[in-house]
Amino acid sequence: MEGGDHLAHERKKAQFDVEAMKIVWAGSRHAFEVSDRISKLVASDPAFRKDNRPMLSRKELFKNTLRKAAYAWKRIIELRLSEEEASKLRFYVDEPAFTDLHWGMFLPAIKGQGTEEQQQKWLPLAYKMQIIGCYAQTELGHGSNSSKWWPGGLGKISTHAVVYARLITDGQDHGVHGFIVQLRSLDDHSPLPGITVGDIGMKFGNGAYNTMDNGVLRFDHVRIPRDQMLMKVSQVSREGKYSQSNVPRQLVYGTMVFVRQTIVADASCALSRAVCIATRYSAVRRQFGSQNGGPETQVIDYKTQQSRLFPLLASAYAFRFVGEWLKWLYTDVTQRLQANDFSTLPEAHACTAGLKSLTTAATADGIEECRKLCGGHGYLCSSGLPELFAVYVPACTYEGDNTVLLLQVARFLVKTLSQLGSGKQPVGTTAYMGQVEHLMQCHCNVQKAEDWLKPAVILEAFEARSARMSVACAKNLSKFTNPEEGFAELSGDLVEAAIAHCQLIIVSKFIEKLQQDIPGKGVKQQLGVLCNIYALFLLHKHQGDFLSTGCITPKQAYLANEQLRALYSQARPNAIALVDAFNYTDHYLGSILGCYDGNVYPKLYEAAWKDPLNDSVVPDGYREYIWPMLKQQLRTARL
Ligand SMILES: CCCCCCC/C=C/C(=O)SCCNC(=O)CCNC(=O)[C@H](O)C(C)(C)COP(=O)(O)OP(=O)(O)OC[C@H]1O[C@@H](n2cnc3c(N)ncnc32)[C@H](O)[C@@H]1OP(=O)(O)O
Ligand SMILES: Cc1cc2nc3c(=O)[nH]c(=O)nc-3n(C[C@H](O)[C@H](O)[C@H](O)COP(=O)(O)OP(=O)(O)OC[C@H]3O[C@@H](n4cnc5c(N)ncnc54)[C@H](O)[C@@H]3O)c2cc1C
Repeated sequence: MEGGDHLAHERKKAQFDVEAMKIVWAGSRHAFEVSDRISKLVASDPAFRKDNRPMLSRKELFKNTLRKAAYAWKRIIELRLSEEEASKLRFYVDEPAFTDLHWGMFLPAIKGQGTEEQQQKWLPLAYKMQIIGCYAQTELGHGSNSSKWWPGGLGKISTHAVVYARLITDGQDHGVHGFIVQLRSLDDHSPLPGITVGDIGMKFGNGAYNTMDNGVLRFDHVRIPRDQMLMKVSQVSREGKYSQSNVPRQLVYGTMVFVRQTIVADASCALSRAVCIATRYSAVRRQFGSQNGGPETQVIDYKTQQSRLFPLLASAYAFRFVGEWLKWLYTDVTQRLQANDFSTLPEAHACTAGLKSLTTAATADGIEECRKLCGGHGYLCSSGLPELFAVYVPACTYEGDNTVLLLQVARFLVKTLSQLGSGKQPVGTTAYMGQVEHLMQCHCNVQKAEDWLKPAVILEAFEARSARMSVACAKNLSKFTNPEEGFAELSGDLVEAAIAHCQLIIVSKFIEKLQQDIPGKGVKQQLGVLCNIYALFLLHKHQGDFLSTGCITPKQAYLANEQLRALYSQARPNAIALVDAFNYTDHYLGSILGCYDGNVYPKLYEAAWKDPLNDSVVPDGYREYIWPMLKQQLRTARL
């Protein structure tokens, strides 16, 4: 069958209002309308074609990215797009570029750490793209004294950078501070005197993140004007005197809190994209199981396929909602900081660090699982999955290696527990620690599988597991005379406690979402199914934690798994509609396997013939290498 909607029969099975779910996924009707309009604008413009990326050499690829970035900027100006629309346009262009760092880190760093005066000077230039900036923190070696290495946009394009370096005045080291540094001439783009700058070389995967010019930077006697030190947190006077505002020093790292929050939102996008591809293809693909000459089984009907795919579908929704909440938390902490209330900064840091770590790790693994769920075809570039994985996987490393970030969360948890003794009541995401005595001895009240559908039961099990793991770490730490030595020795356990805490946050935010008014026929019910799948899948996967801490019994673990299987059956008829609700265009998905109409095989066949290798019947190199070999064999055979 050619043409038509090959997934129409699947779409008819949906038990909820897909259009209403699209609004829930987007966050609001307004967000949906902007996203829908801009994604279609990008998809319909041939200038934003991206299917040829894996075939291009690095230089062609990079030049193509510059062309797209300049064209995108031209369209933003011509169409007078708002900041929100412009950012959506860059998102749907779907190509890592220097602009990500300019808008995503350079500007936020100046906004967050610059004084009013500095903001007035630099922000208008940056907003109009009269200067292009990057964010230069990481070094080749360690310390803040070798070469900057990795900053995106630095290698070939940025004219300026926010550079993090040690501030030394009168021989005294005041630690790491941010400085705005001009790197290249605004006339001919050549590096300014004393500056060595270039690209650090090819990265993982063809195409993929190689559209980005991650760079190296060295300074040799470069003078940075005093007023280019970002001075909101601390200042140096004309006389060289160092002083600090009445704000915590940690604000120097504020840009990371902001960016980690956006990375969590991005995780739901990347995972939902992979899940959309794998779900649609799983409904199209048939293998074995034919009875009486009937059609073979759709692979999505295999229970093993469901138990691998549906937790990822549920995770995509879970990450969406926790990302929404994290955005709220960030806005809240920003408003408090403006009012000189710094009390929630440690929690915002722990939440952004921990959730960044958890969601990026699950998304990177999830994309690879989706590739495997698509069998052999998943390995083709035209499935969209290899490139998505290669682009996505560094998210586990950038903005803080995931393990290092979990250790930051663990420190926060241990500190929270240690403050309980002095009567300080934990709030926000650690409020449950206030009931630590109850959580240490409570018994899970599940007697039959359906009991696992009660939100209070799920929450208590996750809270008890998290509290018990943190308390066990704190008890073990107290046995060490040197706390840092103890922290290093127990770091493996501490990371696991941090994971348990972050999983609790995601589960509890999903449950909170369900307590809101959610319009649309059957929408809330479907989200309830996904929420339960997410929680019970985690419980099943980490049942070792739940059992060893005595939070649940082996029988209750068994019942959780029984309930999980029932939930998969409930999700099955809605699977295609649940991925349709992401509202992704075929352009954004960039996948033959995931195309909306499910017409996979003719498209795969057609795409194969477009490969440059098929330009000629006899390949280049045949005459040179293969023909002589064949001739040689012929001669040997005759002998
Ligand atoms: C839209 C954009 C697209 C994205 C594209 C990707 C671009 C990628 C960009 C990058 O990768 S930029 C480089 C990012 N680098 C990192 O994330 C490094 C990870 N390391 C850290 O975060 C470290 O914490 C640090 C910031 C380097 C500091 O290390 P140090 O050893 O000096 O101090 P710590 O002991 O870790 O912390 C001291 C104190 O400060 C608190 N804290 C740490 N970070 C933050 C923060 N971001 N916000 C608030 N508070 C923070 C920490 O909890 C400690 O508190 P106390 O225990 O003393 O109370
Ligand atoms: C694609 C990409 C883009 C990037 N963009 C930028 C950018 O724009 N600007 C910028 O400044 N940087 C950028 N970075 C750099 C990035 O922020 C760092 O790579 C990241 O913070 C990790 O630091 P590292 O590379 O030094 O790893 P390391 O810290 O050397 O980590 C190596 C290993 O050691 C472990 N480890 C390290 N410290 C500890 C510890 N204390 N305890 C236990 N284990 C530890 C880690 O878990 C990891 O397994 C980018 C990186 C990538 C890959």
